[in-house]
Amino acid sequence: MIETNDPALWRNFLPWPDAQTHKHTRGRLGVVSGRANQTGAARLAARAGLRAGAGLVRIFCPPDAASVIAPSIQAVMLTPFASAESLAREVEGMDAMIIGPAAGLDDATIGNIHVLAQSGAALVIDADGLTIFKGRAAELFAILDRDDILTPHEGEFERLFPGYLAKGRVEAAQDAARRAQAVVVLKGAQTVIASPDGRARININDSPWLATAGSGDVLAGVIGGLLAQRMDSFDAACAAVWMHADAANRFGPGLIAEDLSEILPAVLRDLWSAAE
Ligand SMILES: NC(=O)C1=CN([C@@H]2O[C@H](COP(=O)(O)OP(=O)(O)OC[C@H]3O[C@@H](n4cnc5c(N)ncnc54)[C@H](OP(=O)(O)O)[C@@H]3O)[C@@H](O)[C@H]2O)[C@@H](O)CC1
Ligand SMILES: Nc1ncnc2c1ncn2[C@@H]1O[C@H](COP(=O)(O)OP(=O)(O)O)[C@@H](O)[C@H]1O
Repeated sequence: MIETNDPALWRNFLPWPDAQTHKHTRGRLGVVSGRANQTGAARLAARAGLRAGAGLVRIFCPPDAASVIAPSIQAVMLTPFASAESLAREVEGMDAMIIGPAAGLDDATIGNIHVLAQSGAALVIDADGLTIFKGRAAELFAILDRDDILTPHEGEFERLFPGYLAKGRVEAAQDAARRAQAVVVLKGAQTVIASPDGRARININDSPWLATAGSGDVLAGVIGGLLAQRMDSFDAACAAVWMHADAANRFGPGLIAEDLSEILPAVLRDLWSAAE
């Protein structure tokens, strides 16, 4: 029997600031951007991470993207990097890193994932960060830690775990988490969250209004924001999936990805009021 994802399971583990908190202790989140014409996804994720409570969020971008991103951010910070080696130096001290949303399907993304896996930050790997390992998934699984999180939609899932979906989404996600030795979030109507230790939950508040470009980038950001605050990876993934869907349900018709981060404060406020 699989557990239903419900706030009662993780509400009391959500991270809240107190009088001793400052932005660095609250949690540092980094997001790797794609090149100049592919920066929107990283910006969506970064804003969502900040809204989810990361104290400090920084986008790391290829040099050609800096002049595109800089005018469109305020609280989010920006650091250009020219190579995987320079990314390795720049991400020192980050608690969590997101890579994949519009990262680019090229060797640079593979090299960047390798250095992030060595960085000590908990990773959220999404989109191109998953697709690029099609046919070479073992290479990715070998560098993941158990607190890292993969967030595939079904297309991306099939690229990394070919044939698994034939068993059904729940068993497929559980097998995938065991194979990857990382948390797997299999997105879609009724998102399944599975941990390498065998825990699994199915989400039932998913919203069809989420079928809009960039909503997955926002989910990666919410997960990253909670991870940066050192929430357990499986609980962070469960909480983020539920909160993301709740935000979409509150907004309803006309929702675009940009709206989600703006609704998140209301979602958080209700969870905060209900926390024991
Ligand atoms: N604002 C921005 O900057 C944004 C940038 N973005 C970035 O753009 C890049 C490319 O993104 P993408 O969406 O085109 O690539 P991908 O998802 O691989 O689709 C390729 C094929 O997979 C299939 N497919 C099967 N199941 C599927 C499913 N459940 N959901 C979706 N697709 C599914 C489907 O095939 P079909 O079903 O049509 O045969 C589809 O044609 C990537 O870097 C991403 O991060 C986006 O995040 C949007 C906002
Ligand atoms: N029909 C649907 N019902 C519920 N949730 C959906 C539906 N379609 C998409 N979603 C959700 O929307 C998000 C889409 O993510 P993704 O496919 O990665 O989009 P993008 O790459 O454009 O950001 C996921 O959280 C997924 O669970």
